[in-house]
Amino acid sequence: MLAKKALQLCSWQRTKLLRASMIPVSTFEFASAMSSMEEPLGLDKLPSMSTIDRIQRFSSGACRSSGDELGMGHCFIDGRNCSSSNSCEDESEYTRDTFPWRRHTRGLANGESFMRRTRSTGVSHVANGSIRHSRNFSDYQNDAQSRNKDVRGRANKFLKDIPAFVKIVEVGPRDGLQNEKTIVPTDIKIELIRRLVASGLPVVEATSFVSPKWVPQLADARDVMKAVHSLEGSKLPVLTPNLKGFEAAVAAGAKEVAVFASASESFSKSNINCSIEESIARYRVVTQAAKEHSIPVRGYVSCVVGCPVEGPISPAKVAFVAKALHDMGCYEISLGDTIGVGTPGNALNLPLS
Ligand SMILES: CC(C)(COP(=O)([O-])OP(=O)([O-])OC[C@H]1O[C@@H](n2cnc3c(N)ncnc32)[C@H](O)[C@@H]1OP(=O)([O-])[O-])[C@@H](O)C(=O)NCCC(=O)NCCSC(=O)C[C@@](C)(O)CC(=O)[O-]
Repeated sequence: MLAKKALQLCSWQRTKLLRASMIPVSTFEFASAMSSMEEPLGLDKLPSMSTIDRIQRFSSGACRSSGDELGMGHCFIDGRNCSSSNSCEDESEYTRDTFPWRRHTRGLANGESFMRRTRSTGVSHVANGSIRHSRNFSDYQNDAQSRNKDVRGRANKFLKDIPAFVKIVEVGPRDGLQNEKTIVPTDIKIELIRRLVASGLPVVEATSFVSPKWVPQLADARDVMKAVHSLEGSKLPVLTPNLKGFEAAVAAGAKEVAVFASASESFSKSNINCSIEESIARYRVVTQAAKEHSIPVRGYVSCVVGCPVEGPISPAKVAFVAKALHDMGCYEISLGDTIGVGTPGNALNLPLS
């Protein structure tokens, strides 16, 4: 049953096209699943909207929130209704035509009205993907315009301090493959890592030294690491959930590790079978051992905006966990919008806290 739970959680990780990071804790990087009304950050610089559509079809990260303010509970992806666990089911009632706003992002970013009415259903679509039944059009417009103005005001203030660079941490061989129904053969994983390194990525997270009962997809962590640890050009950190994992990682040649906590109590229990406090105590042991081996440790905080079980997560909880990880010696904290509900609007409070 635990294994089932873990696998369920793994599927949440697919939502993570988007991630916020503090590097180090004082600097904030953020790229998130923006609602179209909140996309001031150069959408025009993306390759093309058709490319994005293609990516979204294969990732539950494409799920856009609907319903409540944070978008917890339900989201929609290309005609499929996704539950809070982000498992998407076919839902023929919703078709591609139902969500025309997705294809109008550019225009909307240029100040076009973001209200749209579908021909097929007669419901209005707010640009962030919420679906509400029609009421007075100008009411919506006024509400939305003042909300939009407020978000833009806060975003502009924040953008003045935006960092001059973005660090990419490629997590495909670990986060991507941990979800695969069919276990990818070890030599294919090794080749994937080789190619990612050859592509010039500065950091490629190679695998996880987690329990094979929880994540059988990565049961070959030792063999993978042994094969790639001496590749040059990229850092190759691995996830270590406890001292056992850390020791196995070091024995296999890992030169950097990552610990992963959560800002949501429920997520922590489901993902690593312990409370937030227990995980922090566990990671203290790992970071202490890492210090003794002069091994750098990254720290992850999951669910920094929302949790599928608990709903919205307060920035204070995120700050508490991030500070604990930083204090124990993590040189970098990654703030993960694990289920893909972040927008500039709801993420702005994170750097403040
Ligand atoms: C943390 C545990 C191990 C606790 O799992 P547990 O069952 O509570 O552990 P335990 O200490 O009771 O031990 C149970 C068994 O597991 C073994 N064991 C114990 N530790 C290890 C280890 N390191 N490597 C190999 N085996 C291990 C241990 O030896 C024992 O074996 P047995 O005696 O039954 O044969 C488990 O819950 C686990 O492995 N969880 C990891 C789940 C996971 O990988 N989830 C996805 C990670 S991605 C993520 O969290 C988010 C992130 C990072 O991507 C950021 C974001 O997107 O938000």
